[in-house]
Amino acid sequence: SSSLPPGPRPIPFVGNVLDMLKPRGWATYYDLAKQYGDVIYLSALGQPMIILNSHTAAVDILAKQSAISSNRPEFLMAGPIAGTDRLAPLMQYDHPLKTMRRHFIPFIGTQSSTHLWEVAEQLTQRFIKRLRKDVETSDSEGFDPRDSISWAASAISLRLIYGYDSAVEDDILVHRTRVAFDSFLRANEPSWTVNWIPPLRHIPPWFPLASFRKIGQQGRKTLDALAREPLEYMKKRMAQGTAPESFSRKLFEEHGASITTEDESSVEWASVTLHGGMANTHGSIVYSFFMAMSLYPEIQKRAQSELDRVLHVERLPSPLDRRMGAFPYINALCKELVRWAPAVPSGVPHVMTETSTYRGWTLPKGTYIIANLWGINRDATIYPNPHKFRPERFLTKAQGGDCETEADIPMDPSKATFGYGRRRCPGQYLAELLIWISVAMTLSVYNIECVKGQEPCPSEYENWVISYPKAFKSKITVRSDEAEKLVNSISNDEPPSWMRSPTERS
Ligand code: HEM
Repeated sequence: SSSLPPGPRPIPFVGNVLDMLKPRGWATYYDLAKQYGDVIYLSALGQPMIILNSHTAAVDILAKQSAISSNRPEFLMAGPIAGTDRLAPLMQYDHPLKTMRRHFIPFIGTQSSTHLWEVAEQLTQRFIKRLRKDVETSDSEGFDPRDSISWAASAISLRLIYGYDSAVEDDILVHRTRVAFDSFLRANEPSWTVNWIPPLRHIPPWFPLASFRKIGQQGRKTLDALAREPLEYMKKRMAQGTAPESFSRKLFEEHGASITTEDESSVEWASVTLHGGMANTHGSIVYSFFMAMSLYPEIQKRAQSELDRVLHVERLPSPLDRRMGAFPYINALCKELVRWAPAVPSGVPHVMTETSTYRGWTLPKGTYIIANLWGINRDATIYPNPHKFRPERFLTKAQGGDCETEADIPMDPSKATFGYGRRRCPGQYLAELLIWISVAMTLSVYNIECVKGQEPCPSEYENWVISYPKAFKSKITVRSDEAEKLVNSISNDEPPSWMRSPTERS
């Protein structure tokens, strides 16, 4: 109908399903926006979808109309079949989700949580040390840093959420996190035929299109195990009186000894939600950071000279340096990373629970609302030359950047990258802390270069909800003898005081 937002002409029956399923949907939407404007209507097999390609439209619909735009679409494969709808990002905006989000806030929802600092700092140091081993064993062909990055992301998260101390090599829970994550991503691809043709759900297992059943069941099993096992570990230590502080211990304590099975299940899913949310996004953005540094050597140099001026390669940077504002260029680099490589490029879809209107168009009830976070971050009216990685766009001329005055500094990209409205990411402050410490520590001791002839391509990302650069290798070297000394001085086994259980502390 003419009152719907503009969009490409649907192909009869299949609608725009073909556009939807193209790789890197976010880039497709970005191109469509040039043709049709910032609010685009698509339909896939009769399912209406609206894509928002500007910050203004996303705020207007997802924040200002959040009373009716905060639910999630239900996909058969991700939900009833693979069971990922027990995690917060896929839950409906009802009482259980609101309770979960309330639990998250005191733990990760403030900027001043210094207990997070210590863990972030110590485990990032271990990441730096683990990378040293990769450097040692790699040849002139370089190596793919993804394993070490995934290790760090999981290890930080397992510690904060469960008080679990991951082994540097072959840790079973780190391994389980990766396997469960892979099947989560797979189950959450919208392109499963069963999502679009629901009666397929009932076909027998031997039928050619029935592979979704096996894959979904396998996914459910790995997710259940990941939800259960680290919590069992925490409970056992709690019973022994040796559980270090953690998110899950805190929730258990709040419930007290008379915790019901229902409450226990909600602790289990709140915990694994945070674990998954943290482990996967942090891994993505740090991997993108390695890519950006190998593609932009002059930016890397500038960041390193800022670090050296203050630290003189005598110590590693710490969250306190961040608090003190010691490194404006590193801050700008982190902002640019959050803009250039948003880990959840097409956001998590919302759905309209009532029919509404916007700029005179109808937004029908049941329409999926997709905020193209990647596209909003590449809005050339806010960020000129948007595909270029350029921290200088967030600095004034006096700081060696592009802007005449502070007032000219463009919108902080975290406003888009962490989503909109009532479902906005509750992990933003923790995420920003982890990004900063990883960036600052890595650059203070390592040089990152491309492997000649194998330069990573910044537009090549896996087409998943949480997206990763396609696998690439980097040539990573220790910057100097002083840097080498710093890396060698990192201890692998000393737990931070915060991690010691009350009995161990006394
Ligand atoms: C760079 C890192 C991260 C990025 C880019 C990111 C991005 C996002 C986005 C776009 C959403 C969906 C918002 C919406 O629906 O409009 C989201 C939801 C969520 N994120 Fe993050 N996130 C990051 C890190 C984290 C961390 C570290 C945690 C946990 C410690 C976390 C936990 C969550 C949770 C629980 C939700 C679901 C909220 C809900 O559906 O109500 N995220 N995130």
